Amino acid sequence: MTQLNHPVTVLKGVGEKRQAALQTLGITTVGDLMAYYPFRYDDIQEKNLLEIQDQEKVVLKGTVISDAVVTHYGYRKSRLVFRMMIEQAVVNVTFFNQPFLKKQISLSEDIAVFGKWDARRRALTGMKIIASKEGELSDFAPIYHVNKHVRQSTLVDLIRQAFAEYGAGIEENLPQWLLEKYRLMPKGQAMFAMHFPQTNDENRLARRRLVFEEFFLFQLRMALLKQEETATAFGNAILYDVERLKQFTRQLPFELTAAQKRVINEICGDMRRPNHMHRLLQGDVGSGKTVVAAVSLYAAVTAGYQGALMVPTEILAEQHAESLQQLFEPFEVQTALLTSSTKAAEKKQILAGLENGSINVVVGTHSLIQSDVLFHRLGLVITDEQHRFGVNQRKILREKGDNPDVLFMTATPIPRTLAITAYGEMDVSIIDELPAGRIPVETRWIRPKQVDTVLEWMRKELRQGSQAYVICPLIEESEALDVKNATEIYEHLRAFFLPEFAVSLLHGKMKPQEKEAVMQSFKDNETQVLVSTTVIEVGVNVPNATIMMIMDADRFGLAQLHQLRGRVGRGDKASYCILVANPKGETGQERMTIMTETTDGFVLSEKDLEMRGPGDFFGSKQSGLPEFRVGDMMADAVILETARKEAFTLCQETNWQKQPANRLLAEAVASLAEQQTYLD
Ligand SMILES: Nc1ncnc2c1ncn2[C@@H]1O[C@H](COP(=O)(O)OP(=O)(O)OP(=O)(O)O)[C@@H](O)[C@H]1O
Repeated sequence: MTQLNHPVTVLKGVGEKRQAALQTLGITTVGDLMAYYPFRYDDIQEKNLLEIQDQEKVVLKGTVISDAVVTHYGYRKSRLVFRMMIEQAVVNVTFFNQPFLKKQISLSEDIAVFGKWDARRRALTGMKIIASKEGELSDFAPIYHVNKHVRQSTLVDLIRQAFAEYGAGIEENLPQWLLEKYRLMPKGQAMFAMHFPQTNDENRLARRRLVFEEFFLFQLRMALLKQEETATAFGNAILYDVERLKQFTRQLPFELTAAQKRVINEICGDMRRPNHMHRLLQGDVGSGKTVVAAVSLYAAVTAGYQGALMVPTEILAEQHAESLQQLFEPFEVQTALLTSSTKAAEKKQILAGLENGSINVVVGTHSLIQSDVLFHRLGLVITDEQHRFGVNQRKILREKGDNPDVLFMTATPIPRTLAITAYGEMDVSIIDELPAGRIPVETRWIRPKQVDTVLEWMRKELRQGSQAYVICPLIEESEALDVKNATEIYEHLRAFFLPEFAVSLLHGKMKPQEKEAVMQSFKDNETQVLVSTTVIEVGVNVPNATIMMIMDADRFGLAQLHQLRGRVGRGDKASYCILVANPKGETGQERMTIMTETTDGFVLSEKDLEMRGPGDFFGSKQSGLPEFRVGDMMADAVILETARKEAFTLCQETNWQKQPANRLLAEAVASLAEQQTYLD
């Protein structure tokens, strides 16, 4: 055990009570204390008193020139007064109701006080003593997150003590060549300078070093995971029939885009290799991922394997099953649909077919990962909308059959900084091109009072043979309210459009069969207007629908709005997206404006990330994003890229973990693996 692992009780002044107090901040060892970095610094550079505004909060630094005098008054009230000399000026300092500060104020010593400036009286109402001992008065005072159990000054004292006594025990865990290549500050020095920097620059360099280390270790872990995932020992070489595959793509109703061809080649390359595929396919809405999935599944079938496509909702499962069936029919591929509403007798047949191999491709929801689903020879698993599946569900699916290759598809373009962190262990393919002939969806932002005018316009469009979606927001707090809201809008639209056009309603509380029936009648153009909550957000494909109206659009995030908008503009007709919103806040207004300015999912994703931050980007706790201690994925994106590059290069070296220079590095990565169970 290194000394840094000693409990905090080895420090002077830490008994059981303080130990418990520190524990509330997550600090148990001396090392934890040293790595408990400040979240900001008070800049206490000298200021010209004449420049300070009245009532401005400042830190003043000077020499104590009078004893501190405490006077009590009223009920338990007190006033502590002393004078300090700043440059040539004398300033009165008063603290109210903090008589205990007296012992920190000694005649002739330097002191720095944070407080509110009274310009007329040239006096400071003190709020806090920042530093009072000699040697502590650098220009930056660290400010830590503390709570009612631990005080700033206690923490500073303990951290100083920890460094004084145990600082020498901090071992360098990055190899020398890396330190030299990127001029990184040695670890011990950097940790110290995070707390007590002398200059701004020193602090910047210290932080840079620690951010690099944090990202580098994380990416090494990713590189190792990737090696494990793709290890030859676990995979199948799916030797598909190139000729049959070519025939298949030739009969598609359209020419594949260059981007589709490229990603199909990447996927097929993975399948052919005996290594295990672990790939993420990103494509903007409507970029044609489904057909890429179809070609890949067909490839597996020509090699004598089965394929599975797993999606998050029944509506999507139905839709995909239907389009695959159409594509596969002339090629004698047996396709089945398995969801929780599949009838018992049919389910029995499907299960038998999967087990004896007579069914080649199965599409389904979570039902696919139930333990009674056995495969004859499962070679490829594709999951759609990957971040909606729990990590464990994906794992169960991967372990079905004989370690199938796995392809994850997502329609939310994930900005690179996030992708290399959240999915850092995967290969990534990107479809960055839409099929030719698509007319960009025209987006308008209107106020609620304009709705009726827009409905008049909508009626004219419907007369041309179009169909429309009207989306009501999900009211998270209350599903009942949600349905009520949707129902009201539905009634309003019915009153408006009947009898000329049929209006239907879809919401999350309906039974699967009901939803299916509503969807089907919309697809068949029996209903022209579909009022829905966000259940249709992902993947629904009804090319004849050209109008998307989103109520209270400011309640949605950019990525979600983009997904919804992606339900139209899927054919060759001009399409429209109407955002109905009256946003109060600036961000809401900004979101609406951006939506009207761009239809590029990658641009919107970057914006979304910028506006919401990495934590909320995926909008759920399943995001798999780690919490970094010092690093900030966005602000430190350049360091992140560099660290990733170096980590993946190092990982290519055989036995790098065994080299003496990398011993500590290997240990650090191993302990990281223990903490990051979310990756399992
Ligand atoms: N290369 C192509 N040329 C013309 N049309 C295409 C092409 N590829 C796909 N399509 C058509 O574009 C539409 C959208 O394709 P698909 O449903 O696969 O998109 P997607 O990427 O899954 O989008 P989303 O994530 O929005 O569901 C479909 O109607 C599909 O038939």
